Amino acid sequence: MTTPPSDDTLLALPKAELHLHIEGTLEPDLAFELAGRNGVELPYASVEELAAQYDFSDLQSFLDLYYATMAVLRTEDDFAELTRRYLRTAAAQGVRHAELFFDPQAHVARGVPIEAVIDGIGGALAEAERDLGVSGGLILCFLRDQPVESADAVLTAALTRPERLLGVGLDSAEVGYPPELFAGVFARAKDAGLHAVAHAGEEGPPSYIVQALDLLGVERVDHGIRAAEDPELMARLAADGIPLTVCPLSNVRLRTVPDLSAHPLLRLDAAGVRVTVNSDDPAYFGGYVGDNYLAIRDALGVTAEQAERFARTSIDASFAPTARKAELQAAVDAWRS
Ligand SMILES: Nc1ncnc2[nH]cnc12
Ligand SMILES: [Zn+2]
Repeated sequence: MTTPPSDDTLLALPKAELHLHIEGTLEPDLAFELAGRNGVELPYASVEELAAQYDFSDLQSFLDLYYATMAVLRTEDDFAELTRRYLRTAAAQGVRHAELFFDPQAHVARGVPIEAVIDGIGGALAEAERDLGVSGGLILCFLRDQPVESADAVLTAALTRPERLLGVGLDSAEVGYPPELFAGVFARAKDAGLHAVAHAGEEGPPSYIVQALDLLGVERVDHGIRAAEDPELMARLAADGIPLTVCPLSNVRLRTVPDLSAHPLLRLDAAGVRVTVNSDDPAYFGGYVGDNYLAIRDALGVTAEQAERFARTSIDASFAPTARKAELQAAVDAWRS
């Protein structure tokens, strides 16, 4: 019997976060602060009343609150402050590289210029690189429940600010919005030199994972946990080395798994699938990435060796330059000894 790794050991483990919606890091206290500053009315009387809404029945029930609350984000400074706070917390939990999803269509629809969104988040990333030693970039997510023309328009706008843009992704309500709808806009993003990822197999069927691979050409699958229902698909993911960005606490809160002890993470890992551990929307789901590592240790008995493998995979599966990946793997070597 090996002793379980301590909290400090897991939090200190150098890791990359590859599945994090920056809007999902909006904690209730900052939401109220920004609402006051920007004259936006939240339909809740207090921080406590807002936090009391965080009891979700499925993905859509979460998304309704997520989009409503992000309405407080209006200025470049708001996005910078949000990102600064996330990166500080993440750094304290061992994150050394972070690839941040953002949902520009939701902000542009409220009249926020995409430049304010990208420059705010990008500015905070540049600061974190300098002050915290955390590298990173942005992944523009298309909202799959919005028309594809809107995705096309936001890609065109974002390509005027390509500096910190690593890639494109696909998120929001999954069932009924298969990846195939977005093949054209993904092809255009890849032609522009961007990486591609997509949420698939969170609530949607394993066939959406297959579509994301075959029709969007994704390099990583976000969530992807429903691959565990399909042995042939697991074998394909393992053979092709396709990483999954798994978010254990999110899956419990959105009821895609009944509880953490039933989570397929270790079944996927045992089938040879490259899994990484991430937080998704930590302000809403009860924990940042380090908290996810602690939770899978407690519920699934994840060992130090397994945690190290997940962290190494997160670094290797990131879109960081090769030299940066080597630096981060060396940091894991140092953690180990
Ligand atoms: N878990 C999730 N799934 C799909 N879209 C999202 N947007 C923010 N979080 C999401
Ligand atoms: Zn997500």
